[in-house]
Amino acid sequence: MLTFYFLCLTGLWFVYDRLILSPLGKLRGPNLAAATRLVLMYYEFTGRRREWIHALHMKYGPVVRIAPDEVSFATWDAVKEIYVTDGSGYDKPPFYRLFDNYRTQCMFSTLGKGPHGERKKLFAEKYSKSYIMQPHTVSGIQERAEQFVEKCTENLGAAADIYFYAHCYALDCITYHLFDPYGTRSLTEAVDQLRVKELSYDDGLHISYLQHYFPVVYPYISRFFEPTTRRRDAAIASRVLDISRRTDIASHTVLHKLQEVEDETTPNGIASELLDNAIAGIDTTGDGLCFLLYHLSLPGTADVQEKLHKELVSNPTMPLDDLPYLDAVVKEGLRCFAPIPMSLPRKVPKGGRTIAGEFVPEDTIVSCQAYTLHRLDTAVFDDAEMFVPERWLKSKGAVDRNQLFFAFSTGGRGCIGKHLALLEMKMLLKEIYTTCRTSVAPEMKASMELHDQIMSSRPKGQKCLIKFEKIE
Ligand code: HEM
Repeated sequence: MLTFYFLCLTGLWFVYDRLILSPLGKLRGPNLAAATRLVLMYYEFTGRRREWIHALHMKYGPVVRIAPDEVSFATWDAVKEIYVTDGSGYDKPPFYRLFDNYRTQCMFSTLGKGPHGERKKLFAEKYSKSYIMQPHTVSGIQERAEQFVEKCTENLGAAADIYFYAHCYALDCITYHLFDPYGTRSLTEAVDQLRVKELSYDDGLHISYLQHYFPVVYPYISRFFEPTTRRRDAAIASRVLDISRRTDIASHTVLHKLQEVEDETTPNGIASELLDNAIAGIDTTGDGLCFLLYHLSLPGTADVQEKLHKELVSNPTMPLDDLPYLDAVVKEGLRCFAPIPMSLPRKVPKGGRTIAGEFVPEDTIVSCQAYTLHRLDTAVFDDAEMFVPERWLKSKGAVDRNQLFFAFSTGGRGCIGKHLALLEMKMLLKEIYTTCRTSVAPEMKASMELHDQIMSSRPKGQKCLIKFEKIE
């Protein structure tokens, strides 16, 4: 009986401490979530973290406590403080070690600012806008965009599964940039299509959270999971490792650059970086394109296709970045269907910080999520649920819109592949809508709802049937 009372008292003290004594006690949010992380874990394991956090922001406003030691923010002030302070914002928490490859850190999984900066400077130039816009990259991407259109129009009148082909395109583009001539050719060669099937249809949500929350038991339980639910990098890990050791690599590639600075990385460091970049570049661009092409193919968006077509045929030689409507369509696609719509967690530095006017103690996990930043403030994004490319063409409010646009994150740890991804997306839209019209196939029944993984989101049905028609 004494033990029972002791346990009750300890429990009550625990709750009192977290709800009342904690410096986070004054923040808004559900009391149960402030008392125990189990609430957040429930939403994580059921794939509803993003949705739940967004609902909390709608209810409580731009600052919400989502766990005893975790707070979500949704203002530009918070974005600036968390992700831009001192260049690259706060350090990443251990969550990111999930993204190590071959038990070796890559730039993405490096937690601290210093080591991250050292790593980034080894190869960042290969992703700069000026480098990406050089003819070898542009022509390589263009060739693959043409192959995509050929594939989707080879049986005119029949539907093409653009979920699959968009992932083939993204894989072929990123591996071309990483290690040409050993990149995949999945748009033209059946054997490489198997790679896409292995990579883009798995479901790694539960296994990733198990690994994160229960690292000690994880090695024992992971073997009981179906191969399709394990982390999919195993599928290409050995191929990337082999390629990373080759010496006959094209000079325009990231691998070539990494080999030049080989002494500054660990033995598996190069392969870990390549694998990370490959994985980072497939689903993000593939899912983003799939959502966007689907949306453009709905009957209600025919006017957008028409305007896009007109802009493209009137300016056939214009650089892609000088086409304002194309830019607006891609940006609106990334706003409505951000491929990484979920929280990007960071750890508050020593001494604590004031974020969006609230003091947050050191080691608290803080984050913003694109899904909410792209919707919450309706003074910035009116009709936030509507797909309206024209909003990006207005000068009024442009600064606020651009500040809250978080699809690629921001600051020194923002997406390194942003310029490549934008080139891929714009080039594909140009190739399609210069000569074709698209519509959702009548037999398309698969769900296009957002289906969250650990950070990214993809179409739930993993199938998207679209009909292509040539414009006479
Ligand atoms: C539409 C496509 C893409 C989107 C929406 C996207 C989005 C993002 C976001 C939101 C982050 C920040 C993640 C975080 O802080 O946790 C990020 C980081 C990163 N992305 Fe992308 N990405 C895209 C395409 C690519 C491509 C094609 C690559 C190819 C290399 C790539 C490589 C990376 C890398 C390496 C990082 C880590 C950067 C660092 O830690 O400094 N991404 N991306």
